[in-house]
Amino acid sequence: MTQEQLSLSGLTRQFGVTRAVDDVSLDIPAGQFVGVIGRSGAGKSTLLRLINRMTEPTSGKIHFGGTEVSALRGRALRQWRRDCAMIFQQFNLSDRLDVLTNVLVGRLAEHGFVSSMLMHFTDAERTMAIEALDRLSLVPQALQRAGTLSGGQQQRVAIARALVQRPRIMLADEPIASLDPANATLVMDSLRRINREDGITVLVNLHTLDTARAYSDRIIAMRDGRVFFDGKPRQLTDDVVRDIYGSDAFGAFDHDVTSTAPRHVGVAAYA
Ligand SMILES: Nc1ncnc2c1ncn2[C@@H]1O[C@H](COP(=O)(O)OP(=O)(O)OP(=O)(O)O)[C@@H](O)[C@H]1O
Repeated sequence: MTQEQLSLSGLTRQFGVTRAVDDVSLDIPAGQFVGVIGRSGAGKSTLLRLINRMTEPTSGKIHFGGTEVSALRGRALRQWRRDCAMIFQQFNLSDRLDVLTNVLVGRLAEHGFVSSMLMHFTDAERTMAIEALDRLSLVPQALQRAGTLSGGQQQRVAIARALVQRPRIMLADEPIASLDPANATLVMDSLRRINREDGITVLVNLHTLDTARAYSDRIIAMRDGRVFFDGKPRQLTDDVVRDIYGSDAFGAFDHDVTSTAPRHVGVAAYA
């Protein structure tokens, strides 16, 4: 095992009789860009939430390098959550705070209770936040209220906030599902650039197959909580796609939002 490999072994999460994630075993090397696809309810969100320990596994283990993540408690668990930045579909920004402060919120986990309450940040942290905004081309908006930005800009603020956490893994749960095509492309390009430049492992849940194909080193398709396909985008044949999405196939291609993503001819035939 390489030092920073993420490994899931027999990972299972049951809700009542539903096995949302069912005996999933995966090795994800450091720096990989992984697209997770599958129809609604396949277990994609639960898988990401298990990895950052927002959801507890019913059974199975998670390792990162030499650490058993699934056994972490207390301070070590909080550190792990810092190591795994999470990006959500709905951005989760404070609309009334300015963009810079929203980014600085990514540093709060490093602060004690009082300095968190007072939102006191050091000059070094402000510099870090401006640098993160610069990477997302958002410096001109730094002092604007987050709520006044477009959805795509807000999602890039959320990525900047994740960056200042200095994460080792980025988990993105449907990050472009609410965005128009141009903004979706900017957000996916940003995730990809950070992945390449910083070597941060990225796992991103996507509804749109062509986006997954265009950006991912590896695609994992889930079906009924299990890994149904695991391979390179070019290995994802039309027959596999049909099996993944079943009668939901139309839904998978309805809202392909990344305008620059090359359309796959076979898949376009379904749409
Ligand atoms: N907290 C919960 N309590 C009960 N059942 C849950 C809970 N979270 C998820 N489930 C169930 O687990 C299964 C997998 O859900 P999950 O949200 O992980 O799927 P998904 O692939 O992310 O779907 P979507 O694309 O619609 O978000 C579903 O049947 C869902 O209803």
